[in-house]
Amino acid sequence: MKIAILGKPFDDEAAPAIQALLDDLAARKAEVLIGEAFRTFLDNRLRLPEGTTEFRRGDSLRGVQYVLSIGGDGTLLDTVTYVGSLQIPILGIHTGRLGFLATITPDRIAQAIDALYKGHFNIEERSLIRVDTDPDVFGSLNFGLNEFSVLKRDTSSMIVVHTYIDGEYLNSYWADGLVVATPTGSTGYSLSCGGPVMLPQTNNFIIAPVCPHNLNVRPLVVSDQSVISFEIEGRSTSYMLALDSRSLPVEASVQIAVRRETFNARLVKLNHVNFLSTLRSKLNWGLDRRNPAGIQL
Ligand SMILES: NC(=O)c1ccc[n+]([C@@H]2O[C@H](COP(=O)([O-])OP(=O)(O)OC[C@H]3O[C@@H](n4cnc5c(N)ncnc54)[C@H](O)[C@@H]3O)[C@@H](O)[C@H]2O)c1
Ligand SMILES: Nc1ncnc2c1ncn2[C@@H]1O[C@H](COP(=O)(O)OP(=O)(O)OP(=O)(O)O)[C@@H](O)[C@H]1O
Repeated sequence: MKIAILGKPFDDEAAPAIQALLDDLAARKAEVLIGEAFRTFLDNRLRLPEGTTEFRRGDSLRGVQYVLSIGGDGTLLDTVTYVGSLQIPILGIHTGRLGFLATITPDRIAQAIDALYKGHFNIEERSLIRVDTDPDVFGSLNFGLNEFSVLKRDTSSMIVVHTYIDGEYLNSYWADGLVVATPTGSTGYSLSCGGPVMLPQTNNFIIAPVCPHNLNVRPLVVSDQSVISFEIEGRSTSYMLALDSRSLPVEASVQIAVRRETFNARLVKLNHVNFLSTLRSKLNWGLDRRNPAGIQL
């Protein structure tokens, strides 16, 4: 089996579990490819499977059956950009802090790899958001798993985001910015803006203003079949556009439209974890002490 690994540096505590993973892959005679920066981190720290090769951004991952993402949610968001339209299933291993998207903890790695080899898992299709801009801003990496956002950049003044749905005028948001989130992103930035949590398969976007200076303005749920377009205005001439963890400055004259990407991200889902259990354990919904003992996080 051909397996690619992307990752962020991890601390000493996680090292034995990652070594056990690499040994397991070696014993199974997997063909292992490791992202350049992570390989540099691993070299001289851990023993790699014989014949391990390295890949860089832009190298094709065609033929790879699974991608392991080792780090936190930020690493998983980055991994999605490496996989792109190939839609290779991604298994998120969590050596970080929250791990909302990357759900496999180090003590469950061996079980997860065994499940991969036996086919004992489900694939969760997660929609992506795509942004098209004129002039071009994000190049070929113009899609994200969580959200697209427009944000003020270098003044304390608000910005005005004139927003249209399928060409029809929606509103002009006077705010610090505006977020358009996928169902996956509904538990990220959008949640901090008062947006609702959406289950992964709900085929919608959330349009959520960041600190709107109009108390009547609320986050709005829109079909992901719609095209949402924007014009930006404000005292500054320069703003920030962001897709997940990536952000770039733009001039106010930029034309922006977002829509659902034609391909999805595919996350490997093992039996013991699902979106609902993650809400209870990672967003602490399950910590209500009034719940009867025995109800599981
Ligand atoms: N005020 C905010 O809440 C705020 C501000 C900026 C970015 N973000 C989120 O951070 C994401 C980028 O992640 P990063 O790790 O590169 O940045 P980061 O280092 O700023 O960390 C953001 C935190 O959000 C968590 N997170 C990311 N995606 C999530 C999701 N879908 N559901 C629940 N939690 C999630 C991460 O685990 C991390 O703890 C963005 O896509 C955005 O959703 C949130
Ligand atoms: N050089 C480093 N050495 C040790 N740990 C690191 C280093 N760089 C990143 N990390 C840790 O790796 C983890 C994963 O980073 P990542 O950006 O993927 O996570 P995150 O988006 O903060 O999500 P989460 O909150 O789920 O960890 C983080 O906890 C971060 O502290």
